[in-house]
Amino acid sequence: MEHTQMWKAQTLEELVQILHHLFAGDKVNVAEVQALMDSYDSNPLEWMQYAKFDQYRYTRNLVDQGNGKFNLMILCWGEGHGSSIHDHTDSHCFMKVLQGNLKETLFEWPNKKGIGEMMKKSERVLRENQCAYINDSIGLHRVENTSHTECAVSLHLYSPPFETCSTFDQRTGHKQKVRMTFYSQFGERTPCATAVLQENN
Ligand SMILES: N[C@@H](CS(=O)O)C(=O)O
Ligand SMILES: [Fe+2]
Repeated sequence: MEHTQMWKAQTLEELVQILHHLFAGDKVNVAEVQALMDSYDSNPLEWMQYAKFDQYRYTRNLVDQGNGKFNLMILCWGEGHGSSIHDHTDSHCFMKVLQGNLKETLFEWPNKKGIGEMMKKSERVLRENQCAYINDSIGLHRVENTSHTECAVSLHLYSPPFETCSTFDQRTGHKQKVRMTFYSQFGERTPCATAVLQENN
């Protein structure tokens, strides 16, 4: 059995430092990373420099490139914003709510031919400071800020990092490959030339 040490991250900066340590080797201890991300008490003063919202859809804002081992990013969800049903390109995905609530709906992978309504497995509401985990063997998901009055902010870690994923049409199960880019990187808005090409899911 893997030894799981209990870490407590006092600040976002400390969280990033400990993450670098945990991802230094080749193996990822999922329980350990999840517990660490859980342990950080969200402090808006520490992450507001990365929290950039768009009027029309959720944004992805790069915080740290984890020495090539992971990408850590802050996602900003305006009222009613949500993602399509998508996979995570064979990576680990940790997702911690920093502000507000997010609804996560899990789906089964569509059958091979990808025809017909997709099967919903479960749904839950992730609350402030909660950290969830998903990978492709668990299934697909969609994340939504269902509030019409409050925005939401979440912290996502993907390891290894990836730039494309597949999205799925709920009614038909049809799959589409999409490129994902960053609305901002290290607190700076991504220049418009690349931002035009931006497609998150
Ligand atoms: N995996 C999605 C966000 S979420 O809906 O989990 C992304 O990286 O854009
Ligand atoms: Fe996701």
